[in-house]
Amino acid sequence: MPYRLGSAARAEGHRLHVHETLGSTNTEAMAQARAGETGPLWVVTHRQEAGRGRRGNSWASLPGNLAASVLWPIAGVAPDHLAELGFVAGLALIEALEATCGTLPDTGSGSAARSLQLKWPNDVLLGGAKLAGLLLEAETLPGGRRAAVIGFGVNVAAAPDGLAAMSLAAAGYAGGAEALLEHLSDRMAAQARAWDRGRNFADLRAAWLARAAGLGTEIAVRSGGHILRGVFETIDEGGRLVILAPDGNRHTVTAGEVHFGTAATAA
Ligand SMILES: O=C(O)CCCC[C@@H]1SC[C@@H]2NC(=O)N[C@@H]21
Repeated sequence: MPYRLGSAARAEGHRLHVHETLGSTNTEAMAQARAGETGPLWVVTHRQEAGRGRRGNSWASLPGNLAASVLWPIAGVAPDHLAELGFVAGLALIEALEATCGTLPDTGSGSAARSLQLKWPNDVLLGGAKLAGLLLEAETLPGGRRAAVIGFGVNVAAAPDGLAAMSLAAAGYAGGAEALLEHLSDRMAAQARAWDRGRNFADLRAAWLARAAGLGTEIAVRSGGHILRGVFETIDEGGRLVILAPDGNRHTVTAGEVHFGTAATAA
């Protein structure tokens, strides 16, 4: 089955470039922006050879997994609302996963849909293990125009060995990544419309919190060389993680890596 976009995305003017092999779909989408593209433009590859993750990590895209990026138009988005696009994308992805795999066997905590959760800032977990990661990158282009690219890496067919990772196939999904892209492009169009360039993050925040992993539990967050421990209270109106420390102080975290549980070392 070839990759294609969903009908709602196509109706809203989204376009798709499909490659056999690329280094990184995020890099290619940003290159398209530098060449004058404004988006929404989806870039997908069957084989990604130099996938990038957050915090400078590499991302292994095994055969059959989804490696896709979208160049998203951000004209009219105030710079302090840009990070919200990651939450738009996370919600779109979890909804797309539910639409694609709604019939997955129960993985232990109720329906498959319920065992899909969002991990701050924007990973997707399945049964508590990492199923997908998102990489949001923004750049000011020559001439002053800003561009944003969101990359989606989803373990559809296989998860890398040795990591606490999960694949859709291991959970019983027998389909391909193509169906997921169709749903994802449609859900991204719908969630972005609801977000309204940051004018309506409140609804999105509520929807995100309803699916948040570890809310109200002990976590450790590694951020800027520090480790913060406490209870994951909420995300604030800017999408920052709010943690209540044992001394009663509240901390907000803009970027970091979350580990769950009281024994979390965040090492
Ligand atoms: O969890 C993370 O660290 C984010 C991983 C993001 C990986 C995707 S795969 C498609 C896109 N292209 C990249 O080079 N990275 C993202």
